[in-house]
Amino acid sequence: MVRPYRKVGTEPTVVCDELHIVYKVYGASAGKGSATSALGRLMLRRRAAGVREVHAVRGVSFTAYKGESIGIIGSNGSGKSTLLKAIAGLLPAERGAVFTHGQPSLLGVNAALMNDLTGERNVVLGGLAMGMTPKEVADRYENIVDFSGINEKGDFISLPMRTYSSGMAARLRFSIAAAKTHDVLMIDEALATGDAKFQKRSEQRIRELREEAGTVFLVSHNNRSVREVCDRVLWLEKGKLIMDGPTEEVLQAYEKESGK
Ligand SMILES: Nc1ncnc2c1ncn2[C@@H]1O[C@H](COP(=O)(O)OP(=O)(O)OP(=O)(O)O)[C@@H](O)[C@H]1O
Repeated sequence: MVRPYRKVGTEPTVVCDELHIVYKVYGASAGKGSATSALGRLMLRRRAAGVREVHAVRGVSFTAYKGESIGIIGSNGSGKSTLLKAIAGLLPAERGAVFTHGQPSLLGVNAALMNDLTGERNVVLGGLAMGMTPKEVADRYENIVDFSGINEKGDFISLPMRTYSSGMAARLRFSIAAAKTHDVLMIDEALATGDAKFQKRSEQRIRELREEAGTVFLVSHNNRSVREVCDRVLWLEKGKLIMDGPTEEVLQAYEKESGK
């Protein structure tokens, strides 16, 4: 039984109520798509084979408040990224619901930037896509590029993004997203691909964003980053919320369980 963790007197930004997310995977069973097997199914009046369901989030409930920075931890496949996508409104709930205050922004390692466009164009388009005015983008451009450190080793910002290493691309994505104040900012492992110096810088920026804005969610396997940035942690396993509470308390229980 998860003890509800509640801060009294602050404004809620995200409410997750008994949320269930189920993926439907079509054509999952190899060899079941042949005409012979389809005919066999028709004769026996069975449902189409090859649709598999993955119940990724199972009855998760919590309330996030303004000013909180919440880590989401758990082993591989425990449902962390799925939960973030559901909060961002990118996945429909099978049962239960998510309510959010303001527009949640999901900053993932796979956040969509255009690979064939230069870093420079992506900064501009990314800024506009987040709702900045052209003037705001122009004013913040230098800061975004400096923060990303893309140009530290030469003029990379004028090259297409496909020429960037995965770490460089992740840094640029983070820098663009971090240039704006968000109601609810969700970060999926963005820090994992940056080097140590960039990690420190982004941890600092996340703390500032939390103070300026609403709520920050951080999915991470890096317990050190979670300790640096988060004041509260949700621990998921097999889609269920195992624990929800202050960072140190939850991480200690997690480390004991996972032997990390
Ligand atoms: N697009 C998808 N279609 C079907 N199943 C999926 C899809 N994405 C994730 N899953 C499944 O949902 C479950 C939860 O996955 P999810 O990516 O949310 O886990 P995670 O905790 O973020 O994992 P990791 O730490 O490895 O990134 C896993 O069983 C995974 O196989």
